[in-house]
Amino acid sequence: MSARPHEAALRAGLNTLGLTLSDGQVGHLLDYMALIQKWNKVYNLTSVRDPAEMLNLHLLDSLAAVPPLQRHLASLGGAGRRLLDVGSGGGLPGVVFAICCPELAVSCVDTVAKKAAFVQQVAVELKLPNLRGVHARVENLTGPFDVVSCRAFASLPDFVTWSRAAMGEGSVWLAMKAKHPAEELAALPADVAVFHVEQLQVPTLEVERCIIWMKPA
Ligand SMILES: C[S@@+](CC[C@H](N)C(=O)[O-])C[C@H]1O[C@@H](n2cnc3c(N)ncnc32)[C@H](O)[C@@H]1O
Repeated sequence: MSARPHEAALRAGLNTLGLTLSDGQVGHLLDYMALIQKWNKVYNLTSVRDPAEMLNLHLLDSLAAVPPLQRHLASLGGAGRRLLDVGSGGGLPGVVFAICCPELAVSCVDTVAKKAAFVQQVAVELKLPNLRGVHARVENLTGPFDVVSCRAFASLPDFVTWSRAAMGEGSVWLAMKAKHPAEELAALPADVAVFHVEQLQVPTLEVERCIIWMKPA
């Protein structure tokens, strides 16, 4: 069978990340990228239009957070874990997490109805029973979710304050940031503890990326 467009670049990126996915999961990632491209004009999901850029800036960038997420989930043990992706937009990184972690129930919340509807449509078209799009303000959601994630969403203090009601015992926040956010870290509420700042290496991108792991103190 011949490879699909961008499949070789995606597989090379996965290899660099040390991420082993089934052919079905690789296919889902490519299908997801195709759906973003197909619906971008209607849903205004991202300003990135070029497929190669989309692969690097969105897909591989989100995939870089998957091994750390998988390690965290493994440390929790047990099944039935839940993740809330806040301000998910077109589903980044939530949809990528749902594809790569089929045992994880992923809810992608966004205030914009058409973005939440798009994620819901991805769940139906890719037959992902562990994914759903939620149209709401995160401030109005309650949990508990085991992991509350965000990427390109808000400052760290706003993120943890607005999503506080989604947290439960043992829950953690996973905030993807471009570079070390020193000022935002200093402005965190006193009852939030940063327990790990994890550097990420995104294949093909010469940029700084990190995950700020936090929990209620
Ligand atoms: C810059 S986009 C980032 C989208 C996606 N996470 C990504 O990395 O491409 C931020 C998103 O947050 C959503 N948003 C803003 N305030 C929100 C809130 N209070 N609750 C839920 N979503 C919100 C916006 O509608 C927008 O889609």
